[in-house]
Amino acid sequence: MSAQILDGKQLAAALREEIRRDVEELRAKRGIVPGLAVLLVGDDPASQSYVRGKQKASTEVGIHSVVERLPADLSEQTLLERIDHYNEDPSIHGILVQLPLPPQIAEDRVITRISPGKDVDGFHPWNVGRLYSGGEGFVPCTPAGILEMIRRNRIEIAGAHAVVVGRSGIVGKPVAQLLLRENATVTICHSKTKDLGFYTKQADILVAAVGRPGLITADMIKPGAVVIDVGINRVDGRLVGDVDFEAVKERAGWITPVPGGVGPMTITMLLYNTLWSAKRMGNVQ
Ligand SMILES: NC(=O)C1=CN([C@@H]2O[C@H](COP(=O)(O)OP(=O)(O)OC[C@H]3O[C@@H](n4cnc5c(N)ncnc54)[C@H](OP(=O)(O)O)[C@@H]3O)[C@@H](O)[C@H]2O)C=CC1
Ligand SMILES: Nc1nc(=O)c2c([nH]1)NC[C@@H]1CN(c3ccc(C(=O)N[C@@H](CCC(=O)O)C(=O)O)cc3)C=[N+]21
Ligand SMILES: [Mg+2]
Repeated sequence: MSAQILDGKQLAAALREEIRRDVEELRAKRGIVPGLAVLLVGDDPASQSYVRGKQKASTEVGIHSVVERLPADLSEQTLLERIDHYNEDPSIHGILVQLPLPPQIAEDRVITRISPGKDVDGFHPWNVGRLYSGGEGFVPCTPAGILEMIRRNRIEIAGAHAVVVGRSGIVGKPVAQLLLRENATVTICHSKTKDLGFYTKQADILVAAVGRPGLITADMIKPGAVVIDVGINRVDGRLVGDVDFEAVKERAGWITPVPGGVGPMTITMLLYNTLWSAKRMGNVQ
């Protein structure tokens, strides 16, 4: 038996159509066009390519997007001033600073400078805190996209044992928190975990967010499990995840492909967060 494919590309297309209609309605009824500012520092080719993807997707749904490309050697102060500019610009409802940043710039000071009400990545400590305390705030795009993909395919989360491999602030920790909120029993693994397979073999839902091609092999999977592959790795010019897809799909119940799985959902949730921010304009800090 081969796993069912969790088709992120197809679901993303359907959701983007819903977002496009909502954007049009917001424009027609209230005269508001959602605006997104993306700040890209340096010329890393992968970051350039993600930013192009975000810009194209925004345009397709009618979101006005501004991409500001800044030199790799700019000072932290200059970047903070650009953030202040968009914080004060009423035509901008979402601000995203593409990560990673060059070494002379402190990521936490940059993220904290973004107005929490425009923090569509959900990385500001206020939004992080709201995710953990259960309040209303921006949910990080990749974790939100993963949950949406699970829900829309009617996969049961409550009572499932979810094992998350990776504990970054942008994927691992927030996805674990969202799964916990949906009543999964959650285990988080990381680079110091001893005997990773011991944990992954118990997973009804397995999320791999590491960045190591081939880390998750078929022998590490519980038969019938839902396998979510967040990893994006370039191997011999090809894009692959963290999961040995060909072997694991023969054992799993559901699996996300790379490309075409979590990636397109991440961008879709960015559009969703920007729309939501524009709808709430004036109602939130
Ligand atoms: N599809 C999408 O939309 C997105 C994809 N990505 C991709 O997802 C992957 C993860 O991204 P991100 O979370 O930012 O990465 P980070 O590098 O920030 O975090 C990687 C995590 O993996 C853990 N880890 C490293 N090696 C192992 C190992 N051998 N066994 C178990 N855990 C390990 C690390 O542990 P420790 O904490 O101990 O160091 C860390 O917690 C990358 O490939 C990235 O490109 C990221 C964002 C969005
Ligand atoms: N502030 C910030 N927010 C982010 O959300 C953020 C970031 N910085 N830095 C980098 C990571 C990575 N990330 C991806 C988004 C889309 C795809 C994506 O669309 N992937 C396509 C393939 C794209 C391709 O072909 O290269 C897919 O998986 O099908 C991948 C990865 C967002 N990130
Ligand atoms: Mg994201």
